[in-house]
Amino acid sequence: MLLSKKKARLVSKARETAYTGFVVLDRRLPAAEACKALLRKAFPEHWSFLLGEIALYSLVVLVLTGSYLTLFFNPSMSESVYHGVYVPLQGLRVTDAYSSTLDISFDIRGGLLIRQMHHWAALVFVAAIGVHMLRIFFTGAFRRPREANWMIGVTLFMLALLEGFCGYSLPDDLLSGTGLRTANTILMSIPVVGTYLTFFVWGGAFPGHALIPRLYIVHVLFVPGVLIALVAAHLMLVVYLKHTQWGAQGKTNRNSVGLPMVPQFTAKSTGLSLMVFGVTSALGAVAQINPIWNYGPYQADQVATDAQPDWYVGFLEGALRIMPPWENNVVGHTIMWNVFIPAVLMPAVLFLVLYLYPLFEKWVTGDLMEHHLCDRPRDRPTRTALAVAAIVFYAVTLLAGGNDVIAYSFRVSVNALTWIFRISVILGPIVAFLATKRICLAMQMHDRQLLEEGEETGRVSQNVYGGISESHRPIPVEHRYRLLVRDIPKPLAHPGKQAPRRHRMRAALSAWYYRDRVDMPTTAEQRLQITGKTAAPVAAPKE
Ligand code: HEM
Ligand code: HEM
Repeated sequence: MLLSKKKARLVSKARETAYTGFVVLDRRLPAAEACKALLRKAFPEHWSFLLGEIALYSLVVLVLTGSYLTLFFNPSMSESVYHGVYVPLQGLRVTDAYSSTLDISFDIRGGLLIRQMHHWAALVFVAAIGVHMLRIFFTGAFRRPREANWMIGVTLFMLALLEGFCGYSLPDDLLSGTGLRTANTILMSIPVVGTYLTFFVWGGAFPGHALIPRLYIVHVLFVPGVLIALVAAHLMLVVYLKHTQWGAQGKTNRNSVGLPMVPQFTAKSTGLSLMVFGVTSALGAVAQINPIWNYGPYQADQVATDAQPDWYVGFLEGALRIMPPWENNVVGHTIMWNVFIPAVLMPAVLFLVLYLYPLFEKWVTGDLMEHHLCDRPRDRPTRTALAVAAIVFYAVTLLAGGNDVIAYSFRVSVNALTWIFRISVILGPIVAFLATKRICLAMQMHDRQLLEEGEETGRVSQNVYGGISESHRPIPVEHRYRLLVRDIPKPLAHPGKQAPRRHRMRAALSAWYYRDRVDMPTTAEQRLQITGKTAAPVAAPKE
């Protein structure tokens, strides 16, 4: 279609203005550079890469709903008589924090929905982070060059737990107050400085009037600020270092293959964000969570039965419940090992191990290469088994945190349950480790069988003598490629008995990690097959 002269002049003027706008913007902000990097980026298609995005979108829901709550929540500890609409609590002396949360729930338009969305989004957020972290661990995406991003991730994980705990403590109800009482005891259990620390944090003796206003600042300002800044750094590193990818034809350690930003990735990711918004809104609308009016306001001399923290703090509660009652008296000071070990030492060691794991594995392997291809968990049996053992440890402590509820529901004695959990917390991870390692090796064996014999066709034939045999066909080329693309390091050679102990220990650990393996057949014919040039059945491997 031909444009009239006037229209053509207008279009060219608009283009000129847009161009000038871009130039002006680009002189002031690195907008073009950032857009270029994003537009050029290849985004992976596999579902496991969506977990980080679920965490990201639930954080957006948290910030939006949390901002709405700040308009009405009052973190003050001043007390007054409750005259609100919830009749059973009328006439009771409650703090402003508690009564404003009741008002949000019963009086403010949309308040209960937003409050429940906020709480559900918090649960989804921490769950998404946890599963995202497991994906990174199982596939070895923390290896060089992504170690720093892993460490930023561990910090994000810690901040998310802290943020959740602070938020949960704000409404000053009986449940959150019980949680704060536990936190007070945990801090107090730290030898020498514990008592001073609790006085500093609580601004005096427990429960005091200072903590909730302080937690409020931490919850709405300090932690979200650091969290958002670190998430930005985390994502910038993902763009800069590029995503890892699953080994497949055309995907190697040297390239990055995936969907372009526009339109595929944008469409997919927008869909996912709407789903996260939809699910948290639906949960907030129909699934009751944290009904603080049922618990009542916090009173230091009361405690609710079946008091449970949010799921992500449950493991600490469980560890506390199953710890034997050990304490010592050292020069007139009581050291509460029963609190210090499970609630201070254990989490500190756990997070230290998480921070340092990438460096530890690099040291054990002696591997300084960059890794951009995801490991299949079965190809790293020891690493996978360690993660499964950790998951079982976590699950047992989480269950132990609900020992009273389990005992009541199944009519078993709490003492018997405590012993069952004490034994399971030690035996469970060991059994899980051994079983997972065996399962991984069996899966490797199965892969090898697939390469050697092909897959079963399901056709069984009988020969003239009555013998029955089944037939196989070679597996597709892409599948064969996937099975053969793996780089499992060989264990380091033993440095000899005279070598320093550090070197001997490193070799022993390396053997523990990489000794058990099933090697895949690597004949020339195999290599030909993965290039797709022949469809002949796979030759038997040379032993
Ligand atoms: C607020 C929490 C977090 C958010 C919003 C977040 C978001 C993301 C996103 C969107 C990606 C790219 C897509 C993907 O690989 O899933 C990613 C990648 C990554 N994340 Fe996270 N993450 C968070 C926490 C963590 C944690 C707790 C860890 C580990 C301890 C971690 C480690 C990593 C690593 C190493 C990558 C690069 C993975 C690769 O290239 O394959 N992140 N993160
Ligand atoms: C990573 C992010 C966050 C997590 C995990 C989180 C978690 C929570 C939780 C579990 C509660 C208790 C809700 C309840 O009473 O049932 C809460 C309350 C609250 N949060 Fe957050 N939150 C986050 C971010 C934010 C942000 C960014 C803001 C504000 C800008 C905010 C403002 C509030 C307020 C005002 C309350 C008290 C009101 C109430 O309990 O109803 N939160 N938060």
